[in-house]
Amino acid sequence: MQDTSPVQQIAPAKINLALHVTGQRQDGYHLLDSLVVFADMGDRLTLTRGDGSLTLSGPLAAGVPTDARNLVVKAMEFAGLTADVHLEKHLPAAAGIGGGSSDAAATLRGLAQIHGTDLPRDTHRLGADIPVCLIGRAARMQGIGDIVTPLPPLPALHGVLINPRVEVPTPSVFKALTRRDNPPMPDLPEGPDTRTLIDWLKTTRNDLEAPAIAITPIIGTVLERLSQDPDCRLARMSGSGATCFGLSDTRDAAEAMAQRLAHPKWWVQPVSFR
Ligand SMILES: C[C@](O)(CO)[C@H](O)COP(=O)(O)OP(=O)(O)OC[C@H]1O[C@@H](n2ccc(N)nc2=O)[C@H](O)[C@@H]1O
Ligand SMILES: Nc1ncnc2c1ncn2[C@@H]1O[C@H](COP(=O)(O)OP(=O)(O)OP(=O)(O)O)[C@@H](O)[C@H]1O
Repeated sequence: MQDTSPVQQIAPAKINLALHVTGQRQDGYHLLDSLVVFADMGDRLTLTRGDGSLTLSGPLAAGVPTDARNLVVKAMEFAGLTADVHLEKHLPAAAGIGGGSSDAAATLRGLAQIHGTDLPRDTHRLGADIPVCLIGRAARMQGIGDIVTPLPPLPALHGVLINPRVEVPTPSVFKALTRRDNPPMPDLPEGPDTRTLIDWLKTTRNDLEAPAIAITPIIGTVLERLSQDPDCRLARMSGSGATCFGLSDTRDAAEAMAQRLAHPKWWVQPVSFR
């Protein structure tokens, strides 16, 4: 008998701990060098055999489309397979943490599981963040997002994510870059402890931070608030924004930081990374 039990997938938040823009291709896409990690929280997907219906729930479901614009639906089209999907939204969209891309990757994983197929190839054509989101753990992302190298597990890393609830369109941030030929990331330290990793991160950048702040100045305010917190070891923006992260020494420190930085209009989340 055919197995019809539902398949659960988590779509964790993606964080670019470092994001260097090192060039631009003829077709306009930018060359990247990025250290990507994933949080211990994200959206939740339940897939069952079906024709491709999509339903939504969760604290951040408002305003998310359920039609062909949704990356879950685009992922089904890309794979040429369907399932009925229920998506519980916990991540903000257009926020630099893969709110849509991680859902698409989770859909591809779930479809492969339900139909007993391999994952599709060339998934960067669905979105530059999809290949790394398919891996879902610490990796180096290069090329335009199509070259992904999984890394040995990183040391314990904790922090706070803050999104000021302003959507930032990725294309406008890339367009606002003033330099596109920046140096790549320095060599990653081998087997670092938490402190060594954070010290190394201080020598890296997010090249999209300045153009994002120019378009959405509140990102600057978020980074300032994070940097001023006594437990914050490094404050930086993820992806093309507007979500920023502040790294701490311990999970307890991350929880304390999240409490101090609570803001009625902001999404503030303590997390651990992997
Ligand atoms: C900024 C990052 O989040 C970093 O991880 C990603 O590079 C963006 O990933 P994404 O949202 O999946 O990006 P896509 O949906 O493929 O592209 C959105 C737009 O971002 C710009 N884009 C994206 C990726 C890239 N390497 N160069 C670009 O210039 C292009 O204008 C593109 O039209
Ligand atoms: N599954 C989804 N969840 C949230 N938003 C979605 C989803 N699918 C499509 N969208 C729509 O697409 C836009 C987000 O697309 P985008 O590719 O920027 O997603 P993202 O992965 O959250 O982005 P980012 O690159 O900023 O991390 C939003 O404006 C939203 O309305």
